[in-house]
Amino acid sequence: MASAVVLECTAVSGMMLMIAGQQSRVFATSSTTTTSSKQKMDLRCIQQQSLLSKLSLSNAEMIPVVWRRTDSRTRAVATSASSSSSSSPVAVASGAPPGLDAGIQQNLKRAVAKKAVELVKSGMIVGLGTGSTSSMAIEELGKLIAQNKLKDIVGVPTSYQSRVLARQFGVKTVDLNDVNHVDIAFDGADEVDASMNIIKGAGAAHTMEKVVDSIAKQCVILIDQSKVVSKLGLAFSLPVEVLPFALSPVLRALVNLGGVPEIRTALRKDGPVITELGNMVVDVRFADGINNPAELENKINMIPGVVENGLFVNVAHKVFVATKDGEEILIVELAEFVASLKSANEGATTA
Ligand SMILES: O=C(CO)[C@H](O)[C@H](O)COP(=O)(O)O
Repeated sequence: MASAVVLECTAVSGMMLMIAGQQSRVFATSSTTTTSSKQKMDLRCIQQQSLLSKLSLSNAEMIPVVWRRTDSRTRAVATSASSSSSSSPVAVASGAPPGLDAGIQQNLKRAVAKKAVELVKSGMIVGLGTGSTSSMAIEELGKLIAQNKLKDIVGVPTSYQSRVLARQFGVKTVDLNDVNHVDIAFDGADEVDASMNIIKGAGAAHTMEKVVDSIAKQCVILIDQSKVVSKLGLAFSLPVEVLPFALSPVLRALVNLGGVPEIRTALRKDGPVITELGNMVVDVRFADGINNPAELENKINMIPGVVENGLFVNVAHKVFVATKDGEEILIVELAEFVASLKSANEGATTA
């Protein structure tokens, strides 16, 4: 068998840019520990794209590609736990991850991916999200096809990664422009609040994901319990895809909206991440989190030069949460997860 191609990113570099007439640091330096850990993500660098471009799609199944991701959630979730209001039941969920080691998180992701593909029926057109959880769902879909449990499935990838994985696992793919609808889409998420508002884009694929997820008759978001937060944006910056040509004015406009923008830098290459659509990604921090996700989503998208931002409001029809109950892994819908936390919280308060 051909040896695996390991895709890994490691370093960030510094750069100054003019915002609002002042020289401001918008590229993180490698000494900024919060940024460097946040930016250890898979599929985030140009080198990855050039590596991948060497893979012929038709040969993809011959070359097992290891999509290595250092999970950016560990730091974010720990921060979320400490900054969340103790009166919120969901904040308790955010507090769980310190006990959620990487192995357990992988098991949760696998379990939710398996559950999700049970919703697929033969003949469906399936939106294929991006990220580690979506990758597992693509693999599980491939298994059902290989076992003849599903027939005539067509996948619509939301990134190069999901296209390559679909090929690798035997899921036929088409372009979005080749179909007139999508029956069901599976996707991961970086943060989800109790009202199914979502932040996506840690993989810089949120623009294509939003198109596919939004038109799907059923959009199913797959998360482990660490992704549920009381308020969006406290721990995770909001990704915004920006036309390189319009970078400076967009940065100024984001500052005017109260954000602290930071250009996402590539790892193992100096300079910015360039998306599959040829744009840059700006991660915007909001010190007090995001108060009104719907309003902010629209305001950011109204800035000329913004291609799309990672807020997904009214997109998901279902959110499946994988949670650990003792040794058992349970998959529950978001409302049930939040309700059980609420009652656990109330129980703890009255005891
Ligand atoms: O939005 C995304 C990519 O742009 C991913 O869906 C999101 O980052 C979740 O990824 P994972 O399932 O690996 O935690």
